[in-house]
Formats: sequence, C-alpha cells, structure tokens
Amino acid sequence: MADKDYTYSDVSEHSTKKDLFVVIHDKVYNASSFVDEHPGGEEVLLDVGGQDATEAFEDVGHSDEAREILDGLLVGKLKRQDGDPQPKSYAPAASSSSSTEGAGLGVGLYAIILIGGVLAFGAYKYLQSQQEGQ
Ligand code: HEM
Repeated sequence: MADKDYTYSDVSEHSTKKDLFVVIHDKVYNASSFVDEHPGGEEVLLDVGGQDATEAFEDVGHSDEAREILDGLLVGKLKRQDGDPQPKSYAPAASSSSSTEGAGLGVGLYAIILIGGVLAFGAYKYLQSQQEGQ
C-alpha cells in the first residue's frame, strides 16, 4: 500500500479531517490518525490537507521523532504531472539546480585559489632569484 502512486489530483481529494493526505518531499502521507495528536495543532495540518506540505513541514524544523511518525503515515509516493503545482525551496528540482550553482561557484573558487597560489609561488621564486643575484 505504501508503494502506491498518487497524482496531485488524487491527493487533493483527501483534504478533510477524517481523510487527510499531505505531500512531503514527494511522498504521500495519511495524516488523519495524527491530526488530533499533532503538537502543532490540527489547524495547520488541515490547512495543508490534500496539498504539498513540504515547505510548511520543513519551516518548522520538525525533530527526528516527527519524521519517524511521518514514516508510519506513509501511503505512497507522488507522481507529478504537467501542470501540477511545483514544490518550492525544498523540492528536489529546486535544490538540484541550486546545488549545481554551488558546484559552479566551488570550481570557480578552486581556480582562483590555484591561480593565486601559482602567482604567489612565482613571485617568491622571482624574489629569491633576485636576492641570489645580489
Ligand atoms: C503529517 C505531518 C506532520 C507530522 C508527523 C508532525 C509532527 C509534529 C511533532 C511530532 C511535533 C512536536 C515537535 C517535534 O517533534 O518536532 C510537531 C510540532 C509542530 N508542528 Fe508538526 N507535524 C506535521 C506537519 C506539520 C505541518 C504541515 C505544520 C505546518 C506549519 C506543522 C507545524 C508544527 C508546529 C508549529 C509545531 C510546534 C508546536 C509547538 O512546539 O508548540 N506540522 N509536529
């Protein structure tokens, strides 16, 4: 059952307190049994019922314990389709693009450090040869 694929519109049909699905990191969770127990209140869960709750969930900085509870509520995974709302900052797509930017900057930084090092070494050698000549 946990392997079932849900489309975003399947998930959006489960948005009532008794039948409450949320999507977090492209996985689908049935939060119905947990709504009443949620330390953050039922209101916030109902707000994201049937929708992508990744941002709301991550913004709170939930504990590992909260993530374990989440594992127990797993019912399947989200199958994204064209036209579905795209997840924002915590989405794999968004994070992969920002990590490529990060990698680009990283390579640039290495190049600068390397060139700086070569120049410094050249200057050192030059000064040394000047001194030897004296
Ligand atoms: C099914 C998904 C969720 C689970 C299993 C869950 C679980 C928990 C747990 C176990 C806590 C206690 C603190 C901790 O262990 O981190 C907590 C606190 C909290 N949660 Fe959630 N949560 C879920 C979704 C959400 C969402 C979508 C929001 C939206 C904003 C939210 C807002 C909060 C807030 C504000 C607290 C802090 C309450 C306090 O410390 O007074 N949670 N949640």
